[in-house]
This record gives sequence, structure tokens and C-alpha cells, in this order.
Amino acid sequence: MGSKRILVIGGAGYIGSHFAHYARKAGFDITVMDNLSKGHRSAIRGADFFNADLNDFSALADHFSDNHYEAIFHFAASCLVGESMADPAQYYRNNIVAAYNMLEAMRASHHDRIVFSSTCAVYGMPRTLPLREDHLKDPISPYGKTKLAIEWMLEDYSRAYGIRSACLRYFNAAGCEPSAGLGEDHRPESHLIPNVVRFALGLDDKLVIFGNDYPTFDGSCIRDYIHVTDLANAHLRALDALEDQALIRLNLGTGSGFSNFQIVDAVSRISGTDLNPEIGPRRPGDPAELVADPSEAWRILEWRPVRSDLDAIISEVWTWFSEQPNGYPD
Ligand SMILES: NC(=O)c1ccc[n+]([C@@H]2O[C@H](COP(=O)([O-])OP(=O)(O)OC[C@H]3O[C@@H](n4cnc5c(N)ncnc54)[C@H](O)[C@@H]3O)[C@@H](O)[C@H]2O)c1
Ligand SMILES: O=c1ccn([C@@H]2O[C@H](COP(=O)(O)OP(=O)(O)O[C@H]3O[C@H](CO)[C@@H](O)[C@H](O)[C@H]3O)[C@@H](O)[C@H]2O)c(=O)[nH]1
Repeated sequence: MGSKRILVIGGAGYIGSHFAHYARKAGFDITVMDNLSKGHRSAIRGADFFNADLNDFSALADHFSDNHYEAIFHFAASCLVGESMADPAQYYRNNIVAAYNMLEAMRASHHDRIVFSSTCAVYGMPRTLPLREDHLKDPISPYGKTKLAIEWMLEDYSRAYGIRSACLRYFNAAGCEPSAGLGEDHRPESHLIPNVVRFALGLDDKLVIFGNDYPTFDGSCIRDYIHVTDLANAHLRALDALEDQALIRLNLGTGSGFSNFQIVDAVSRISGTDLNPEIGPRRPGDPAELVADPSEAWRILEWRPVRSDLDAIISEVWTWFSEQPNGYPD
């Protein structure tokens, strides 16, 4: 039997490139679609590459009608909470309009399986912690609102047109695969762990922690860090689960949270450097604490995070930036 081909949209980006690498090792043939607005050509390994923008409907429709994929994995998005507060229009266009284009191209070409990158930002301010899938969805950032709107679109496309969908609500993606030449390279970088590591390595001269007056045990925000390879594994399990279930909505996290100051302390300890970040104002759109109840994913996907130990994550990110201080060459 020949291997199965899947389409990884946003596969030149951070999580998508790790997923494509993992899925290729698991025996899938991969086509990556990306407009390289945030991703890197050199993060795509051993895959066909289709350079296209999801906002170009005719390019999408032609591609979908000329190719058959077992499933679509949709990672592409604008995905920064703070940026979405300042520029919501970008988020409504590049997330909702783009997802609509993709779904219409799928529908016209009879593609019927999609795994979608959703987020814990769909919940908004937690009323109860850890967050379960049935928690109220009341997103507080345009980013979270666009992701929830796409979840609703997928629900309707499933009911009316039979497109089966898994919406995987990631908590904070972290870690990398330096041995495969894969890392996290956003420009500028906005995520906490790479920023702390870059500061410790002397690659950046400033580190700001946004807010020290949150109602948490040390005043900084708390997040649940899940390794990108654990995410990748859950995606392939979700594809399998779509055989039996037409609609899947699951949290992907570890169930444990670390505060921003704990991340700084862990990098200080591992690197042997005493890090003194500046304290800045709170970043708009940031809830104080986001921690998953991942038990539903554990049950339905028979999945457990196995790469998400914090010290291991920090060591990998350290290795990546030590070996490639300027990130990917393109
Ligand atoms: N990073 C996290 O912690 C996190 C957490 C929860 C959910 N997510 C979701 O996971 C997905 C991937 O996140 P990431 O951190 O890898 O982001 P990323 O920015 O590294 O990757 C996104 C990729 O999509 C591409 N892209 C964006 N708009 C496009 C368009 N219109 N057409 C074609 N390609 C386009 C970019 O060039 C990039 O390669 C996103 O949907 C994000 O919302 C991320
Ligand atoms: O230089 C920095 C960077 C971040 N932070 C703080 O660190 C925490 C984590 O921030 P970040 O790493 O930017 O992740 P989030 O804002 O939590 O967002 C990520 O995680 C979300 C799920 O929680 C996803 O939906 C988003 O796509 C993804 O960017 C927050 O309190 C930030 O304010 C700092 O204090 N200084």
C-alpha cells in the first residue's frame, strides 16, 4: 500500500514544521502550503512545497481540485494575542476569511477531514481552573474570538456538508527539535521561553516581564507549556479518531502551569546565569492563568505528553539558539 499524502497549511511555521517532520517520520507524504509571511522555506524538509496565500481563493481551489489529500492540517494563522488587540482587522481577515476560503475549496473538491489549530484563548478569563473543554467560551482577544468563530464554522460545515473536524486547543507550544535542525524563529520573537533563553545567551540585551501584579502566587502570569512534538503526536491520533467521531474538540496541555518568573528562574538555573529582567506593564489580552485539564485528550486520543518536561524544553531551546543564533538562514 502506498503512503498517504496530507496537506500541512502553515507547515513552514513553528508548530507546523515540527508536525510535518513528525508526520513524515510516521510514514505520511507531505505537501506544505505556506505564504512564508512568518514561516521559513528552510524549515520545510522532505516535503513538496506549494507557496500560496489562503486569501487567494482561486489558487486554493485549483490546488485542491488537482490534488487529493487524506486530510488537511490547518496551522496557518495570525496568532499573537497582543498584536490582535492592536490590529484586529488582520485577524478577522487572515484567520476567518482565510479559513472560509480553505473550507470552500475543501467542500468544492470533496476533501472531508481537517485538523485545526485552535487555542486555549477561546475560553477567555478562566472561571474555573484547570480549564475543561466544557468551560464557558468567552474570548477576550480578537485572536481568541477568530479561533472560536472558526470552531463554529467547522461545526456547521460538519453538520451540513459532512466535513469532519478536530479542533485542538493548544495551551503554550514550546520546545523544538534541534537535532533535526528545527527550532522556533519568529521575527520579532514574542514568546516567553525563546526570549528568556536569547537574553541568557546574550543574543538580546533586554528581557521584559509583562506584569508582576497578577493575582497569582508570585504576581506573574501562569501558562501550561506543551512540547511541539507532543502536539504533533496528538494531531496524528486526532486524525485516527476522526474515523469514529465527526467532531472532536480537545485541550492539549500538560495540566501543570509555570509562572513567568519560574521560567526566568529555570533558565537562570540551567544556564548558570543570574537573570534580571525588567518589569513592564501588563500586556493587553493576557489572562492571569491558563492551565489545561487534558484528561479528555488523554482518554479520547490515548495520548500523554512525553516531551514536555520544562528543563528539557529549555535545554533544547538553548541548544537551538546556541547553534543558530540568527535562526533559519531565510
Ligand atoms: N505558538 C503557540 O503557543 C500556539 C498556541 C495555541 C495555538 N496556536 C496555533 O497554532 C498555529 C501555529 O502557530 P505557530 O506558533 O506555529 O505560528 P507561526 O506564525 O510560526 O506559523 C504560522 C505559519 O502560517 C503561515 N501563514 C500565515 N498566514 C498565512 C496565509 N494567509 N496563507 C498561507 N500561510 C500563512 C506563516 O507564514 C507561518 O509559516 C496557529 O494557528 C496558532 O494560532 C499556537
Ligand atoms: O518577552 C516576553 C514574552 C512573554 N511574556 C509573558 O509570558 C506569558 C506567555 O506569553 P507568550 O509566550 O507570548 O504566550 P501567550 O501570549 O500565552 O500565547 C501563546 O499561547 C497561546 C495559548 O495560551 C496561543 O493561543 C498563542 O497563539 C501563543 O502565542 C504572558 O504572560 C506574556 O505576557 C513576557 O512577560 N515577556
